[in-house]
Amino acid sequence: MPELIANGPIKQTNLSKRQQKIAERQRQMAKQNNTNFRKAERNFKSKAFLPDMSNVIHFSQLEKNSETNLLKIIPVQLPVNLWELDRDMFEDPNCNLSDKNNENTKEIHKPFLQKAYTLSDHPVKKTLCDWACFPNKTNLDPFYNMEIQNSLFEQHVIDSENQITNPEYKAPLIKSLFENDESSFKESKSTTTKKDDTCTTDNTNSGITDIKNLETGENRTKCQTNLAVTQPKNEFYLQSHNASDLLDHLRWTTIGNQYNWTTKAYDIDKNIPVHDDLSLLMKNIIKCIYGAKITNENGTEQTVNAYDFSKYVVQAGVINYYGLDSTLLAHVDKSEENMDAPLISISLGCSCIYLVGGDSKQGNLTPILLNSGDIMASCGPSRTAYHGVPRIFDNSCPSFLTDIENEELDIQQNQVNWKPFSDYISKHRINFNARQCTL
Ligand SMILES: O=C(O)CCC(=O)C(=O)O
Ligand SMILES: [Fe+2]
Repeated sequence: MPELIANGPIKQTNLSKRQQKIAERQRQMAKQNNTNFRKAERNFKSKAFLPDMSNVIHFSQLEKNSETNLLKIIPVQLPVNLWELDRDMFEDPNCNLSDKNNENTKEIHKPFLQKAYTLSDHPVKKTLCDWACFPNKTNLDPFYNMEIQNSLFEQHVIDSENQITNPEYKAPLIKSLFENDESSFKESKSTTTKKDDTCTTDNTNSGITDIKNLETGENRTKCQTNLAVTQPKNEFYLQSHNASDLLDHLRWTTIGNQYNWTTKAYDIDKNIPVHDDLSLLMKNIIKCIYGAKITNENGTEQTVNAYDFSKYVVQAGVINYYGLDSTLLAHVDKSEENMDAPLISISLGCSCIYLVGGDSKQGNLTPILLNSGDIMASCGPSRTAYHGVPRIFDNSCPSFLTDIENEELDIQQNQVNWKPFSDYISKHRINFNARQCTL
């Protein structure tokens, strides 16, 4: 057998054209599997051993960083404080807040999205309900008739509540487009043998997450030629299921201008209005980072983001739903005509490792621990950098999101039963991001 990681093209004249093609493909795959990015992904993904966390950047707890890491962290001066722009959403980290019963005070250390009093408009709820309804597309659309009135999560809650009050209740089924269509499964079975595991975003759900992951970059191109991406590759998708079962397979929802993962472009005729509250939240963040500065070692100031907030509009976005085994492989978000507007991305629920590199998968990488409430603004070179999410950590969701002791209180004060949200978010990470597409 030829050495597959060899650099030069494989010259084996005794191989047929087809064999040569296969060998070349294997060589490319081996090369791709050997990039710095892949090595780091393997390190963080592994559950067989504890990943090496020594070079992980901890923004929330600076004391957890090594000396070397601390040198990499440069404070950015923001012209405006977020909590001054949106007091409903953000808490001033310097102020002590009363707890729910007003008996004692507790300090809220992190400024973002932690206002447990307003669960009814908490982003966890918005990303699972309000912003995630039809006609916004999800990864399940190629397989199911998703024209349902509620979001999948809302339907799951309705069904669960009905099942408690009425044991006879039968949750409605969401129709599989491939039901009784054995032929498509057989066909797709043959294509899965070609499946390249570099395409998989989720070890537990082969089939659907590939599409999302094929967003940009080499993996996507390679997979598109090898896989029938809209064919179900798993018998599960041949059957209709209720919302609770499908929820386990929900990986993303696109918002605003709908992104077409096959053409790698936005479908210009599928513009769904972006919710005002989402736009306002993102606009405030853009406002707050306009004119953000760092101070260089020699004392000079340097502006790190000069994108004029008055030009900013949220035109598209993705809500990603990660289970504890989900991963998102290295990619670059480069389908937007406007690459100058910062890409804003907000994390909720379980923590993750976010890997960010440069303009190739071989460059230096920075692993960052992202926690619930963290906001990432990708501007300048980081806007076009490779990035991915190789690991979600169990037991890492902040307790205020999962604490259901005050369930009764939640229902009274917020007209929302937080228990289903708490069950979901304790085992998932949600990331939602916003993009300006046009100049
Ligand atoms: O989950 C994240 O933090 C990143 C998501 C992402 O890169 C994307 O949706 O393009
Ligand atoms: Fe991305």
